[in-house]
Amino acid sequence: MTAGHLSCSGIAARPRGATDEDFQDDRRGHDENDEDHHGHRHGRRLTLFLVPGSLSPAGREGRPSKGRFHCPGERRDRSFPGVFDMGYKVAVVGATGNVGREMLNILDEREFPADEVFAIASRRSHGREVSFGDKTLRCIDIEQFDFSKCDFALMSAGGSVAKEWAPKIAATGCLVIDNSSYFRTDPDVPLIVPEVNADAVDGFSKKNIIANPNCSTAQLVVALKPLHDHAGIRRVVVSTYQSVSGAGKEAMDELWTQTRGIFVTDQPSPEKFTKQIAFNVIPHIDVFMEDGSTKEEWKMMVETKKILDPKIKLTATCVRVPVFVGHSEAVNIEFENPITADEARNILRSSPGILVIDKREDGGYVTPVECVGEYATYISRIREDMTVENGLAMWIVSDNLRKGAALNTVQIAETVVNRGLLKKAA
Ligand SMILES: NC(=O)C1=CN([C@@H]2O[C@H](COP(=O)(O)OP(=O)(O)OC[C@H]3O[C@@H](n4cnc5c(N)ncnc54)[C@H](OP(=O)(O)O)[C@@H]3O)[C@@H](O)[C@H]2O)C=CC1
Ligand SMILES: N[C@@H](CC(=O)OP(=O)(O)O)C(=O)O
Repeated sequence: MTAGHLSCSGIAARPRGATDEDFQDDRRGHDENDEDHHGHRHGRRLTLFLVPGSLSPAGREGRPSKGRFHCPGERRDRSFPGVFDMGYKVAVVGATGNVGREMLNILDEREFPADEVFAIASRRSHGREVSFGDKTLRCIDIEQFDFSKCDFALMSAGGSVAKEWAPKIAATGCLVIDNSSYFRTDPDVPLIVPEVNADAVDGFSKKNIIANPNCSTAQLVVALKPLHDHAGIRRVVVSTYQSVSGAGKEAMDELWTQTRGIFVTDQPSPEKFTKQIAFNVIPHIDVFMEDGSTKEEWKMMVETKKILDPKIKLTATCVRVPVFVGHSEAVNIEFENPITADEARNILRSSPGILVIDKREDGGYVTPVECVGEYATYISRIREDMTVENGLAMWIVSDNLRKGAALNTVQIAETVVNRGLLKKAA
């Protein structure tokens, strides 16, 4: 078994100490028919608030999941027959990778209105099989594929592939939604987290490209947005605890191999990471910048400004930890105006894409293994930070391959469809 297998089969368990009542507590104050946030009613009311306008009622519940955050067995409720009959053609570029495989899973789970899905990768993977729901797709070499027959290209093949291929694909009329950092700061390319700045999607027509943010940025801005709307954020200090899945499938294999090797006293030999990752932490993600920060830290700052508000000051320390899937963040926020922990908790509970699990007792918070395979951004440990005026501290966790990357990308495509912004390919 390789570590790569783990990304699809993570354990999703309820945090210790969290009960059915806790989840119902999290819903308190909501009308189940709340139209703004699409609360969806079912047996145990374990409801996620996803993006207004998201297509799939199943998606609004969060992923139909073996995990106990969601009611098992609920899957489809085709309340939008018109939309589901539309039949878009979708190419997933990087379909053999960590993010690409999750994109295929999420397109299937959310019943994205696609009548054809193509798995695209490099020449190395031509003919290789990947799963798409209960079907199998054969990968096609990017060089051999005609993108003009597609409506969407969901790309997660890295910056150099995006640099070369995104403009070529976009020129065929196929809308590119790219996961790499290459286009994120381009003023002619919208950078979208649908819960936060869905309206900015309208600007994609300049280049026919939309950028998906860094995974650590995505989960952070989902949490910051409703608090910023309420009290105005002045400054954010964030320390991340990022899983190895963010660095690709080979990085997951490296953690697995090193962990196993250490038990038989093999000397760890770092390849993907600069130092031993098993039983260690590494304060270095992406390349170093001139000022001593890393590019991951810089991306969190510039992307938060572009998505949410250029006036927000943000400083980050990004750390790789020996976790397979799930990024965590310890966040301190300074506001313009007063806001209490209770107010923040209530605001976050009623905000799209967020689940608050915040019992002030042993285990009454979320850890990365519990969010694997889930759609939500989880928030715990909400408390006042007395060292500054109007300060809060909190803990934010999500499945980075899902919310930060694959789910966000599919939600962007859904937003484009819902707004009628796309002409279908012939
Ligand atoms: N926005 C976000 O939150 C995140 C974004 N990312 C971005 O997504 C990219 C992919 O990440 P991840 O899935 O973890 O990486 P992986 O290493 O797991 O997968 C890389 C994928 O890219 C494909 N690929 C590589 N070179 C080419 C090429 N020349 N032409 C076509 N396809 C190619 C690979 O195909 P093959 O198997 O054939 O080599 C594989 O499918 C990252 O580089 C990063 O830019 C990643 C994580 C989170
Ligand atoms: N940087 C993330 C993955 C990612 O989003 O990368 P990029 O910003 O280069 O697309 C991680 O390593 O965990």
